[in-house]
Amino acid sequence: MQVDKQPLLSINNLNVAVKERNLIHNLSFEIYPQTLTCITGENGVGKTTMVKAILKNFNKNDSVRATIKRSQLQYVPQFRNIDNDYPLTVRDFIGLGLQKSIRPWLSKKEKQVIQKIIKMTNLQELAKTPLGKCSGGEQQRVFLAQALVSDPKLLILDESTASLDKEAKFLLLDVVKEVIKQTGTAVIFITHDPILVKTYGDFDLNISNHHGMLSALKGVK
Ligand SMILES: Nc1ncnc2c1ncn2[C@@H]1O[C@H](COP(=O)(O)OP(=O)(O)OP(=O)(O)O)[C@@H](O)[C@H]1O
Repeated sequence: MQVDKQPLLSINNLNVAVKERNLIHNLSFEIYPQTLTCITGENGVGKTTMVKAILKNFNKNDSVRATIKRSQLQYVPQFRNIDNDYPLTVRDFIGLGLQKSIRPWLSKKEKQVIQKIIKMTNLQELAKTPLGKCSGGEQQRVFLAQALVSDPKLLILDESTASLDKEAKFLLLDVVKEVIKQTGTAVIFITHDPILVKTYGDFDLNISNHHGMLSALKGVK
Protein backbone atom coordinates (compact mmCIF):
# COMPACT_ATOMS: atom_id res chain seq x y z
CA MET A 1 0.00 0.00 0.00
CA GLN A 2 1.33 3.43 -0.99
CA VAL A 3 0.26 6.29 1.31
CA ASP A 4 -0.42 9.86 0.21
CA LYS A 5 2.83 11.66 1.02
CA GLN A 6 1.06 14.79 2.23
CA PRO A 7 0.18 14.24 5.92
CA LEU A 8 -3.12 15.63 7.15
CA LEU A 9 -1.84 15.84 10.72
CA SER A 10 1.75 16.49 11.90
CA ILE A 11 2.63 16.21 15.56
CA ASN A 12 5.93 17.92 16.35
CA ASN A 13 7.68 17.55 19.71
CA LEU A 14 4.39 17.46 21.61
CA ASN A 15 4.71 17.14 25.38
CA VAL A 16 1.79 15.51 27.14
CA ALA A 17 1.25 16.15 30.84
CA VAL A 18 -1.51 15.87 33.40
CA LYS A 19 -1.52 17.88 36.64
CA GLU A 20 2.15 18.77 36.11
CA ARG A 21 3.06 15.09 35.68
CA ASN A 22 4.82 14.49 32.35
CA LEU A 23 3.39 11.50 30.51
CA ILE A 24 4.96 11.73 27.04
CA HIS A 25 8.05 13.73 25.94
CA ASN A 26 8.75 15.21 22.53
CA LEU A 27 6.25 13.13 20.61
CA SER A 28 6.42 13.48 16.81
CA PHE A 29 4.46 11.55 14.18
CA GLU A 30 2.32 12.07 11.10
CA ILE A 31 -1.10 10.86 10.04
CA TYR A 32 -1.82 10.29 6.35
CA PRO A 33 -5.19 10.30 4.56
CA GLN A 34 -6.99 6.96 4.09
CA THR A 35 -4.90 5.13 6.70
CA LEU A 36 -5.59 3.44 10.02
CA THR A 37 -3.09 4.29 12.76
CA CYS A 38 -3.34 2.28 15.97
CA ILE A 39 -2.22 3.88 19.24
CA THR A 40 -0.99 1.21 21.61
CA GLY A 41 0.64 1.08 25.04
CA GLU A 42 0.06 -0.10 28.61
CA ASN A 43 -2.82 1.20 30.72
CA GLY A 44 -2.07 4.70 31.98
CA VAL A 45 0.78 5.60 29.58
CA GLY A 46 -1.26 8.57 28.39
CA LYS A 47 -3.00 7.55 25.15
CA THR A 48 -6.30 9.30 25.89
CA THR A 49 -4.50 12.31 27.40
CA MET A 50 -2.40 12.54 24.24
CA VAL A 51 -5.53 12.67 22.09
CA LYS A 52 -6.93 15.40 24.35
CA ALA A 53 -3.65 17.33 23.94
CA ILE A 54 -3.96 17.04 20.15
CA LEU A 55 -7.51 18.41 20.29
CA LYS A 56 -6.48 21.23 22.63
CA ASN A 57 -3.48 22.35 20.55
CA PHE A 58 -5.11 21.72 17.16
CA ASN A 59 -3.56 24.24 14.74
CA LYS A 60 -2.84 26.58 17.66
CA ASN A 61 0.94 26.08 17.59
CA ASP A 62 3.58 23.99 15.79
CA SER A 63 3.08 20.99 18.07
CA VAL A 64 -0.14 20.09 16.20
CA ARG A 65 -0.33 21.16 12.55
CA ALA A 66 -3.20 19.98 10.38
CA THR A 67 -4.24 20.56 6.78
CA ILE A 68 -7.86 20.06 7.83
CA LYS A 69 -10.15 22.22 9.95
CA ARG A 70 -11.08 21.24 13.51
CA SER A 71 -14.66 20.70 12.31
CA GLN A 72 -13.38 17.95 9.98
CA LEU A 73 -12.13 15.91 12.94
CA GLN A 74 -14.51 13.69 14.92
CA TYR A 75 -13.69 12.05 18.25
CA VAL A 76 -15.65 8.97 19.35
CA PRO A 77 -15.12 8.67 23.14
CA GLN A 78 -14.43 5.49 25.08
CA PHE A 79 -17.54 5.57 27.27
CA ARG A 80 -21.11 6.55 26.55
CA ASN A 81 -23.74 5.13 28.86
CA ILE A 82 -26.92 4.27 27.02
CA ASP A 83 -29.76 2.99 29.25
CA ASN A 84 -31.81 0.00 28.11
CA ASP A 85 -34.84 2.26 27.78
CA TYR A 86 -33.06 4.98 25.78
CA PRO A 87 -35.82 5.78 23.29
CA LEU A 88 -34.18 7.40 20.23
CA THR A 89 -34.05 5.12 17.21
CA VAL A 90 -30.73 4.30 15.57
CA ARG A 91 -31.66 6.56 12.61
CA ASP A 92 -32.59 9.53 14.84
CA PHE A 93 -29.47 9.12 16.98
CA ILE A 94 -27.28 9.13 13.87
CA GLY A 95 -29.12 12.30 12.72
CA LEU A 96 -27.92 14.10 15.87
CA GLY A 97 -24.48 14.19 14.22
CA LEU A 98 -25.72 16.65 11.57
CA GLN A 99 -24.78 20.30 11.91
CA LYS A 100 -27.61 22.13 13.66
CA SER A 101 -29.96 23.98 11.35
CA ILE A 102 -32.86 26.26 12.19
CA ARG A 103 -35.31 23.82 10.66
CA PRO A 104 -36.66 21.23 13.13
CA TRP A 105 -36.96 18.63 10.34
CA LEU A 106 -34.39 17.03 8.04
CA SER A 107 -33.99 18.11 4.42
CA LYS A 108 -34.12 15.56 1.61
CA LYS A 109 -30.33 15.85 1.25
CA GLU A 110 -29.78 15.26 4.98
CA LYS A 111 -32.02 12.19 4.86
CA GLN A 112 -29.98 10.88 1.92
CA VAL A 113 -26.72 11.40 3.81
CA ILE A 114 -28.06 9.48 6.82
CA GLN A 115 -29.32 6.68 4.57
CA LYS A 116 -25.91 6.39 2.89
CA ILE A 117 -24.13 6.20 6.27
CA ILE A 118 -26.62 3.62 7.59
CA LYS A 119 -25.81 1.47 4.58
CA MET A 120 -22.03 1.99 4.90
CA THR A 121 -22.11 0.95 8.56
CA ASN A 122 -24.41 -2.04 7.95
CA LEU A 123 -27.21 -0.72 10.15
CA GLN A 124 -30.14 -1.02 7.71
CA GLU A 125 -31.96 -3.66 9.73
CA LEU A 126 -31.58 -1.70 12.96
CA ALA A 127 -32.51 1.76 11.68
CA LYS A 128 -35.88 1.81 13.45
CA THR A 129 -34.69 0.05 16.62
CA PRO A 130 -34.33 2.14 19.82
CA LEU A 131 -30.61 2.54 20.54
CA GLY A 132 -31.09 1.19 24.09
CA LYS A 133 -32.15 -2.17 22.64
CA CYS A 134 -29.01 -2.58 20.50
CA SER A 135 -26.07 -4.73 21.61
CA GLY A 136 -22.74 -3.16 22.64
CA GLY A 137 -21.21 -3.87 19.23
CA GLU A 138 -24.21 -2.44 17.39
CA GLN A 139 -24.10 0.68 19.56
CA GLN A 140 -20.44 1.20 18.69
CA ARG A 141 -21.34 1.02 15.00
CA VAL A 142 -24.07 3.62 15.64
CA PHE A 143 -21.59 5.95 17.42
CA LEU A 144 -19.27 5.56 14.43
CA ALA A 145 -22.16 6.30 12.04
CA GLN A 146 -23.12 9.44 14.00
CA ALA A 147 -19.52 10.69 13.72
CA LEU A 148 -19.56 10.03 9.97
CA VAL A 149 -22.53 12.22 9.03
CA SER A 150 -20.39 15.36 9.12
CA ASP A 151 -18.01 13.77 6.55
CA PRO A 152 -14.85 13.89 8.72
CA LYS A 153 -11.35 13.73 7.25
CA LEU A 154 -9.98 12.35 10.53
CA LEU A 155 -11.75 10.09 12.99
CA ILE A 156 -10.40 9.24 16.43
CA LEU A 157 -11.82 6.05 17.96
CA ASP A 158 -10.96 5.72 21.66
CA GLU A 159 -11.03 2.00 22.55
CA SER A 160 -14.26 1.47 20.63
CA THR A 161 -13.79 -2.30 20.80
CA ALA A 162 -12.86 -2.52 24.51
CA SER A 163 -16.07 -4.15 25.76
CA LEU A 164 -16.83 -6.23 22.66
CA ASP A 165 -16.46 -9.96 22.02
CA LYS A 166 -14.11 -11.15 19.29
CA GLU A 167 -16.75 -11.38 16.58
CA ALA A 168 -18.12 -7.88 17.29
CA LYS A 169 -14.59 -6.40 17.30
CA PHE A 170 -13.84 -7.79 13.86
CA LEU A 171 -17.25 -6.72 12.56
CA LEU A 172 -16.67 -3.14 13.75
CA LEU A 173 -13.16 -2.95 12.28
CA ASP A 174 -14.40 -4.41 8.97
CA VAL A 175 -16.86 -1.52 8.87
CA VAL A 176 -14.11 0.99 9.78
CA LYS A 177 -11.92 -0.32 6.95
CA GLU A 178 -14.83 -0.05 4.50
CA VAL A 179 -15.47 3.53 5.67
CA ILE A 180 -11.79 4.39 5.08
CA LYS A 181 -11.98 2.87 1.61
CA GLN A 182 -15.20 4.63 0.64
CA THR A 183 -14.62 8.07 2.20
CA GLY A 184 -10.81 8.44 2.29
CA THR A 185 -10.92 9.46 5.95
CA ALA A 186 -7.93 8.75 8.19
CA VAL A 187 -8.57 6.88 11.45
CA ILE A 188 -6.67 6.95 14.73
CA PHE A 189 -7.68 3.92 16.78
CA ILE A 190 -6.65 3.56 20.42
CA THR A 191 -6.55 -0.13 21.26
CA HIS A 192 -5.06 -2.78 23.54
CA ASP A 193 -5.73 -5.60 21.10
CA PRO A 194 -2.60 -6.82 19.23
CA ILE A 195 -4.65 -9.02 16.88
CA LEU A 196 -6.65 -6.01 15.70
CA VAL A 197 -3.44 -3.99 15.24
CA LYS A 198 -1.94 -6.79 13.16
CA THR A 199 -5.09 -7.46 11.14
CA TYR A 200 -6.24 -3.92 10.40
CA GLY A 201 -3.51 -1.37 11.23
CA ASP A 202 -1.45 0.47 8.62
CA PHE A 203 0.67 2.10 11.35
CA ASP A 204 1.26 1.43 15.04
CA LEU A 205 2.18 4.30 17.34
CA ASN A 206 3.41 2.51 20.44
CA ILE A 207 3.84 4.56 23.59
CA SER A 208 6.14 3.37 26.35
CA ASN A 209 8.63 4.90 28.76
CA HIS A 210 7.25 8.37 28.02
CA HIS A 211 8.08 8.09 24.30
CA GLY A 212 6.12 7.20 21.19
CA MET A 213 7.35 5.29 18.18
CA LEU A 214 5.50 4.99 14.88
CA SER A 215 6.00 1.84 12.79
CA ALA A 216 4.55 1.05 9.39
CA LEU A 217 2.80 -2.32 9.26
CA LYS A 218 2.21 -4.78 6.40
CA GLY A 219 4.31 -3.25 3.67
CA VAL A 220 2.96 0.30 3.97
CA LYS A 221 5.35 2.63 2.10
N1 LIG B 1 -7.72 14.73 34.96
C1 LIG B 1 -6.77 14.00 35.48
N2 LIG B 1 -6.26 14.24 36.70
C2 LIG B 1 -5.28 13.49 37.22
N3 LIG B 1 -4.73 12.44 36.60
C3 LIG B 1 -5.18 12.13 35.39
C4 LIG B 1 -6.23 12.88 34.76
N4 LIG B 1 -6.48 12.33 33.54
C5 LIG B 1 -5.63 11.28 33.42
N5 LIG B 1 -4.86 11.16 34.52
C6 LIG B 1 -3.81 10.16 34.73
O1 LIG B 1 -2.89 10.24 33.64
C7 LIG B 1 -2.43 8.94 33.28
C8 LIG B 1 -2.73 8.68 31.83
O2 LIG B 1 -4.13 8.50 31.66
P1 LIG B 1 -4.76 8.12 30.24
O3 LIG B 1 -6.21 7.92 30.46
O4 LIG B 1 -4.32 9.11 29.23
O5 LIG B 1 -4.03 6.73 29.95
P2 LIG B 1 -4.32 5.67 28.81
O6 LIG B 1 -3.01 5.28 28.22
O7 LIG B 1 -5.35 6.19 27.86
O8 LIG B 1 -4.88 4.48 29.69
P3 LIG B 1 -5.95 3.31 29.38
O9 LIG B 1 -5.30 2.42 28.36
O10 LIG B 1 -6.07 2.63 30.70
O11 LIG B 1 -7.22 3.96 28.91
C9 LIG B 1 -3.11 7.99 34.25
O12 LIG B 1 -2.22 7.71 35.30
C10 LIG B 1 -4.32 8.76 34.73
O13 LIG B 1 -4.69 8.35 36.02
